[in-house]
Amino acid sequence: MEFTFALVVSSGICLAVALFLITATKKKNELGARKLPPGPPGWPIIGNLFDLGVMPHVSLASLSKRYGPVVWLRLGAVNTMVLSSAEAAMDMFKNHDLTFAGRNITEAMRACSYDEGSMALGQYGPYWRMLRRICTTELFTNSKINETEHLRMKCIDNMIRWMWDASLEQGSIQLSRFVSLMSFNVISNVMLSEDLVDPQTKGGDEFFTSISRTTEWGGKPNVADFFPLLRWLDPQRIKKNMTRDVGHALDFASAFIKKRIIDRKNNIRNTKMDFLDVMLDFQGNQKDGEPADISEKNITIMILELFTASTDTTTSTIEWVITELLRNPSVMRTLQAELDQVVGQNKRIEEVNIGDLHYLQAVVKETLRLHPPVPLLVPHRAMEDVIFMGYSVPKNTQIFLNVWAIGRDPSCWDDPLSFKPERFLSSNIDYKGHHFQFIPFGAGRRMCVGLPLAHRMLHLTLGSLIHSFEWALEDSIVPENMDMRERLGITLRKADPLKVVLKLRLPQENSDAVK
Ligand code: HEM
Repeated sequence: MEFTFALVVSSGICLAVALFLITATKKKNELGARKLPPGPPGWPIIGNLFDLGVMPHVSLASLSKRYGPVVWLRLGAVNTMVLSSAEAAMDMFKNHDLTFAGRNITEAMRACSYDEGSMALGQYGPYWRMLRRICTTELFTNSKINETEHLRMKCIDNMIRWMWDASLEQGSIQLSRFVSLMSFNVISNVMLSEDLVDPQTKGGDEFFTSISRTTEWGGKPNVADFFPLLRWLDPQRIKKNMTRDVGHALDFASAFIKKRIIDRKNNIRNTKMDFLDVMLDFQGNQKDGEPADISEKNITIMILELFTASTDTTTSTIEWVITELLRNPSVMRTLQAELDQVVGQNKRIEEVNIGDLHYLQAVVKETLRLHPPVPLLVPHRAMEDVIFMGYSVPKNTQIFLNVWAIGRDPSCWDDPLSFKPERFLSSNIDYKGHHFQFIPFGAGRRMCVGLPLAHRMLHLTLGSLIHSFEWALEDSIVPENMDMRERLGITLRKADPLKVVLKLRLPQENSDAVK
């Protein structure tokens, strides 16, 4: 009896091992037998680095016209796959989302071990899942976001007042400066219950500047990322500068955390829990590698991360919306008419109005289609060898998904280069990650976690700006010759910052903020 049992168990084990070996060999053969995606030939050592050009999203879009929607590049030592069609995006997110959920970490992001506490750069695993869960269950739920509407309104009112004061003083103003201060304050209110910056005082200005600098360094192409042997040399001094600026920003944010910890010990608490309270109270379940809590340093990194992830993206989108509206005066008029009708001429827009502002929603979508702030998404990484669309893709391949190219693809969009918000009025396409021809926030597991907040901020800010002001360009500029060049750093910004001349649109009740 015992012998029979042993025989059955050992045969079972042998069968399982044999099956495993057969499957593993088959997979290996499949991977070995199939080829890499097509791509331009590379130079020795540097590979295809020159193919990236100054505007990688544009150069890669041209390469995809020549080689197809899946292109293979060797960037120094980094294998890279570029996807440039809605079908390729769908395959990636529907069939390989987990495999491609890794991140490629750049040298700049290793400064001060930033990457180890970061969610955007964190590798897929228990720590990342925990951060993501806190964000989706504690910070970016509809009810939590509703609770902070008054903070967004306050920050937007301040912005409108600052803009008006500055335009009375200077004539024309640089829009992006005011929008980035506003979005910085929205995040500081949600996270730390404080305004950190205003155009006059120095207070949080150094923090704001350090964070802006970190995004500059983070967006610079760095040869050390392509040649690991050069890492210790840091030839462009990017990591050195990044270490200085991230270090400064971390010190600043850390002072808030220390003060809050002392206040809580002395039983001084906010009436409403902000994000810092949530992080300090958080207790992990310690299952599957999840830690018991989040260290003080990692809370600080998370705070910096939400500032960086939101400020530039929101500012870039709003600057491009206003740019497109100034180039397309009839769209501006239709939008103003919608706001007058839905919100009322003498009333302030509130978030409850957003659902009824269909044309405003279409304008935002059309802008994100043509000017996605993160045109190649945050680069993903294949966590294992995989067969993708018939090609063999080795583990650790970096993935660029060119959402900029997909947004301009004539096989997805009629007259793709024209700004026509109307195209979204008669369609149900949105940016929630299900329509792969339009994914400015990404899709799948690594999709933008701040989307629900970004949606509110974009519509409330734009609605308020357009309802409050009449907009014009500086005297020397006409819509036809506006400079539409782009500049790619961490986000895709307008190369020549937009300057505008303002007039109050509704000088009476609606100008509460301006008084
Ligand atoms: C116009 C506004 C915004 C746009 C277009 C945008 C877009 C994106 C994109 C494309 C990604 C990468 C997705 C991927 O790699 O597949 C991303 C990631 C992320 N975004 Fe946003 N974002 C915006 C606003 C915000 C805001 C307001 C926040 C938070 C306050 C935020 C927080 C994040 C974070 C933390 C990640 C990393 C997610 C992860 O790796 O798990 N974003 N965003």
